[in-house]
Amino acid sequence: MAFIQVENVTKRYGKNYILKDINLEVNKGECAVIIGANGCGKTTLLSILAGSNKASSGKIIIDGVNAISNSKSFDKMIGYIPQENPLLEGLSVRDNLKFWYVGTNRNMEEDLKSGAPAIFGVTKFLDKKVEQLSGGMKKRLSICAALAKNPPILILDEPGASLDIVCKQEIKEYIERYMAVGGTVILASHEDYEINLATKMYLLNDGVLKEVAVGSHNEIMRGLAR
Ligand SMILES: Nc1ncnc2c1ncn2[C@@H]1O[C@H](COP(=O)(O)OP(=O)(O)OP(=O)(O)O)[C@@H](O)[C@H]1O
Repeated sequence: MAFIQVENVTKRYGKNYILKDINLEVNKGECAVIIGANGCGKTTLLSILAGSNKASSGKIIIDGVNAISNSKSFDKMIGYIPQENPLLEGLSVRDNLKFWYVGTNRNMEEDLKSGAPAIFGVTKFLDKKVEQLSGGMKKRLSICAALAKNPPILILDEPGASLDIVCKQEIKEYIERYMAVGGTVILASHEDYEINLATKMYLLNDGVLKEVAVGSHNEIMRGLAR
């Protein structure tokens, strides 16, 4: 069995099926990239895989445990970086980090010296309030928040959207290093530089997920646009 095994996941709002019998397998050290047109259901799928949205039916088995019936698995195993930042806007960066480090076995002060907050440059604005940060700074902090518990799986929803090239590159390099030490990644993206991280690729179209060849995304998306 794969490290992450998704079986027949569906999602419907009323009679409207957004996701139909989704099957997906991802192993340690792999990066599964999900491509598809705007509105095809990528965010819905990732939020379900991260445990922040409920499937209508199906199984999500993570390291042998069905996370849908053991929701603590999602918390323990997954760092989720949604499109909209999950930060507490009125609090400082330091207090936001403290919030995310509570209950983890990580030492925040150590990470401020050499962990993700140091790597992503978040330590330069620890005393600023989140509401005073730029979009890029908030994204960096959101990533550090998701990484606070040192999760074995990262789920990222278009992480580089609207960021500058330096920040995009930093995120890409971090993901590469994370995969190299066995981290597992599921990523939705429209951007080549992120899609190129894929070790496997899936197309979501009309609620149906299909595995496609790595590197075939431009051709596929041109086909969908016709
Ligand atoms: N709470 C909801 N109630 C009803 N429909 C919803 C709800 N959330 C999402 N949808 C619908 O589900 C579909 C998929 O939306 P989703 O945000 O998952 O797409 P996406 O592929 O991530 O889009 P994009 O690439 O633009 O980010 C859309 O038609 C959307 O209107």
